[in-house]
Amino acid sequence: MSRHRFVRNMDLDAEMEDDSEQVGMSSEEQARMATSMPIARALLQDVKPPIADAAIADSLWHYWFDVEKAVTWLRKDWERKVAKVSQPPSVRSASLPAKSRNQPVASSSKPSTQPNTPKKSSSSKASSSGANTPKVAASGLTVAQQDLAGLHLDDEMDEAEREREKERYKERPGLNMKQEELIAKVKKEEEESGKQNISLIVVGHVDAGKSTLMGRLLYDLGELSEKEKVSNERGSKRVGKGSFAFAWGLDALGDERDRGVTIDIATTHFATPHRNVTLLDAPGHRDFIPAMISGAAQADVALMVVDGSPGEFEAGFERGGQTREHAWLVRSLGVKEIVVAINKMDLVSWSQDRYEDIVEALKPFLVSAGFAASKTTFLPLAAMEGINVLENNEDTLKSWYDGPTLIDTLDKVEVPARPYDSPLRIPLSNVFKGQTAVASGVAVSGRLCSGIVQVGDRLRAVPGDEVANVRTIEVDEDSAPYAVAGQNVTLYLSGIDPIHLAIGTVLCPTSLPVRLVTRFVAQILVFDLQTPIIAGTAVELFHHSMNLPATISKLVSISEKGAVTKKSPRVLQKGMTGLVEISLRPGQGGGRTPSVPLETAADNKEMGRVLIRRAGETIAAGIVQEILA
Ligand SMILES: Nc1nc2c(ncn2[C@@H]2O[C@H](COP(=O)(O)OP(=O)(O)OP(=O)(O)O)[C@@H](O)[C@H]2O)c(=O)[nH]1
Repeated sequence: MSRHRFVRNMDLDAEMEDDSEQVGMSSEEQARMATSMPIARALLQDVKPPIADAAIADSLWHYWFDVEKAVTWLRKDWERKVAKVSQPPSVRSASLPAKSRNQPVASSSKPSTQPNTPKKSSSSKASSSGANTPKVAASGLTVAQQDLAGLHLDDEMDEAEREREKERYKERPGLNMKQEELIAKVKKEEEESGKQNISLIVVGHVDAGKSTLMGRLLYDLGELSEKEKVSNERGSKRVGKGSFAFAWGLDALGDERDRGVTIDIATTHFATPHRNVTLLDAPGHRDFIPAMISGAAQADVALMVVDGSPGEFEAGFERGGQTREHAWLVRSLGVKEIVVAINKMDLVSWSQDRYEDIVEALKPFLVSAGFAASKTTFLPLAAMEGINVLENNEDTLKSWYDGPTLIDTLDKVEVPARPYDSPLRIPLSNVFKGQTAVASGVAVSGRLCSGIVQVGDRLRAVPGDEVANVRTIEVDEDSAPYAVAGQNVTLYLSGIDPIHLAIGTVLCPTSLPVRLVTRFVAQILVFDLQTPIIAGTAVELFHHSMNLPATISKLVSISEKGAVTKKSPRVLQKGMTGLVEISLRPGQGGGRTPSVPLETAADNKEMGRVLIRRAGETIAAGIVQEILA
């Protein structure tokens, strides 16, 4: 599993510079350290002699508070030490893991204008958290020596592992093909392989079982090992959330584990016989809808998980529940197909009546949200026990259900036509400092909305005039010579300072950059809101992973079934469709009016979709009709 907001290996020079800066841990980092430490300690309580807090803190920092990774590394290190007990102590005995690819630079849950590189060595950071890491460790090594050692100069990685890593991150030479030849090649390869790429967003009300379902699916597919499952189970029990076992497969961040909710989009990959699936696990919690928007903007298909247990479906479906808002959001962001997993059917004894009642309640709603009946599939299942996930082995269910399993359904979802021929557009969902075995420097990730990119291409970053060279392309965590529309990629760039890149920046061909817009006309669909929209309503405009302050400056018209029914209306209310003018405005601190890289939906579907939120609530979704300024 990868989370695209993570940096790959650390850069040696930057590490050493960072160490000299001696900047303290931020309060957020301190809080994360404070919550992760006791969990890590509890998970390591069987290790004798006990591992020092300083070493735990170092590992947590190194793995950016990913408790599981930190603990796994500490255990491995401990095992190595036990094995080598008769040998002289190694310089790495108190050092960090050799190959972390886990240091975040920019958080993707909220767009930031600038990457936010951790500035200090792990040890000094840890000490400010109260974890009490000494500047000179018990081993007698200085912090710098420890960090140096941690940068695997004295690595104990075995040769085979080293070779595998090298191969995986090998800088592939560019094919240097003409655009049209490359497109023809891609299409031919797709036809021959019979496998197509899709991005799947998992949505649903909080605690519906999204992460459990995905954890179960990954486990049954062999993507999550028994060891990981057991370690998840053990960790879950220690923090008092015993039944969250599978959920931990995806809810991997420390904060998430502590709170038991998913707070950011995690991505991972799995394959069905005919689909390579990029899985986006969206948070169900109301507070994290912006992160979900970022994920949904990258998805082709939605898997909506609803809780079938008594009273819970109703709670998620009523006003205030997230089932409706999520369905609206994903549809508004261009997702046409939805698979509805009615989960926790074990809690209603696999009742056919309960299942049918839920389907009957959801069907008309999903049609009203814009999902065609032919693009909507319902499935009864139990994520926890894995029933009807890969196979249906529950007798009661078999007695009344002979439909497809989840995996069969995913294997058949329709892959949207990809705009390979349109100019390249990659809105960035993350920017980070990266270093693979051969490429280092600026790394960015995002989904190709359109076009194609090859190693060696020169790309323009909009906003700005800067141009970057594509050094390495990573697709599904493997390096590739090119990537095409519909794929989620990580690019390693050279020739550009990361200061010119931010979440929301769009990478384009140098000759065909996307336009920066401050005022446009959009056709919007108004969601379930209490206070109607009037001219002058201040809103937040969401476009891919970017969000900016804006005003609905003019209500142009209301339409029904494509025909204008009223011009210059005074208000737009729930359920209405209308044309509005939207103007960006300076934020609360004043300053310059921001601009957004945008296109009309007619020119580029994915670049022409926006969402409008007000006071933490999504009030409308729109497609850009005309650019005014
Ligand atoms: N009985 C039963 N419980 C389940 C099933 N699936 C999930 N659960 C439980 O439901 C609770 C919530 O599961 P999660 O997978 O964390 O839910 P989520 O939708 O990912 O939640 P957020 O990340 O908070 O949005 C956990 O206690 C699970 O063990 C199921 O099939 N049957």
